[in-house]
Amino acid sequence: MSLNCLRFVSHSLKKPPSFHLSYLPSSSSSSSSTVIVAMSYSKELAAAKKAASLAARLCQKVQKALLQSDVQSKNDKSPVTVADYGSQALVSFVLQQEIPADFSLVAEEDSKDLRKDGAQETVERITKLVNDSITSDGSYNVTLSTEDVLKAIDSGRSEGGSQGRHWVLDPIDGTKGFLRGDQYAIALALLDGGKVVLGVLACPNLPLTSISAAGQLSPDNEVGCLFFAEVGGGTYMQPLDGSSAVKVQVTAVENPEEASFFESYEAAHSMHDLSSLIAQKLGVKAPPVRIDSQAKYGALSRGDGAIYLRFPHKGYREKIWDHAAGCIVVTEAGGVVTDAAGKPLDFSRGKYLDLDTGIIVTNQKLMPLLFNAVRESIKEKAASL
Ligand SMILES: Nc1ncnc2c1ncn2[C@@H]1O[C@H](COP(=O)(O)OS(=O)(=O)O)[C@@H](OP(=O)(O)O)[C@H]1O
Ligand SMILES: [Mg+2]
Ligand SMILES: [Mg+2]
Ligand SMILES: [Mg+2]
Repeated sequence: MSLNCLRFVSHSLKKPPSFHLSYLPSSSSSSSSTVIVAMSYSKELAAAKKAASLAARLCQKVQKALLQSDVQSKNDKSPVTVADYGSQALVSFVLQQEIPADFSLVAEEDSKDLRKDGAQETVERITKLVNDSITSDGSYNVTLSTEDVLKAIDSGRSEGGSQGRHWVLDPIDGTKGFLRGDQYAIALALLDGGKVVLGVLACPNLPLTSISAAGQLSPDNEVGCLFFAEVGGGTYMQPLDGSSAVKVQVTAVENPEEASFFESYEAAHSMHDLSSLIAQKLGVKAPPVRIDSQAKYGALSRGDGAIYLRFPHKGYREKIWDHAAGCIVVTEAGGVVTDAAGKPLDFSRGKYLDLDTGIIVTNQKLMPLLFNAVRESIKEKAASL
């Protein structure tokens, strides 16, 4: 194997950049030759952090108003919808401003319902939220029209895939948590050639210190975390208010008796009975920690818990925006993310993840034990049906 070329992409970062080495087939006539491309995604990462942080502020504002209002019932989805759409429009706008070339976004929401009769007032509310966010940031001297906002939302209609670069966005992950005033996340990742190369998770309600039972609460119970990871560069966490970042690592726990596990808050999203069977087989003593959204991946990346188990009910198809950012945040912190057959998640097949039964996440040491417990438990559960 010969090394034909080494290309470094320019960057601007205070922190030393990380480079991801990828082997590409050479275009030279020799079929055995290979090109090594050293990629840095620091410009894209900076744009993603900016977009997710601004969207987090927009969501915080809407959640605060929602919780203060005693008129809106908890089942009223409209404020959530406004925040989902606003977050998606804002992230799309910021990314297109910062990285205009070959823009492609795979995102959860679209403007179909907003273009129906009677939605004009909602669209105006979203537009005001987005413009207020742009104004308060101060870096872009523009005001978006309602049509600009609808177009920004619809720019998330890309199908993704294994070729080229695609942003992947969940503008609010954990909608139900958002409604309850609990955890939610703005989850943004970048795919390059079908692989996740960077991820950002803004978790506005996640405490800055550990949420594990043994963890110390920060003095003022401060909340608001921004996790970010670039392939080959590790995972970092910083407060959403912008103060400095620290490198994070998954837990080093090797004994399952000392491990704790995360799962969905909503039982409709994951089979809690299967998780408890797995935990029992492993010898896990602590009760499950149930929190909403990809905040689970963030918390796991800094060692708050050791395991994340997710087993959707039969027929549910996982979407890439529910896992792309979380996956790289955990793997760059030293963790392992696979499906229930032990295969890495494949983000290259469009909007959906094509996986076996569920998703399991833990550190390298615990994975073999966890994997065996998962296989046995799935078999046992099937036999009992
Ligand atoms: N039936 C079913 N099974 C599995 N997963 C589902 C299901 N329905 C929805 N979803 C997706 O779950 C996302 C929320 O993530 P979590 O399950 O981790 O959080 S929660 O505890 O439910 O709040 C949630 O993301 P958001 O829609 O962005 O909130 C959904 O994409
Ligand atoms: Mg989601
Ligand atoms: Mg969502
Ligand atoms: Mg949703």
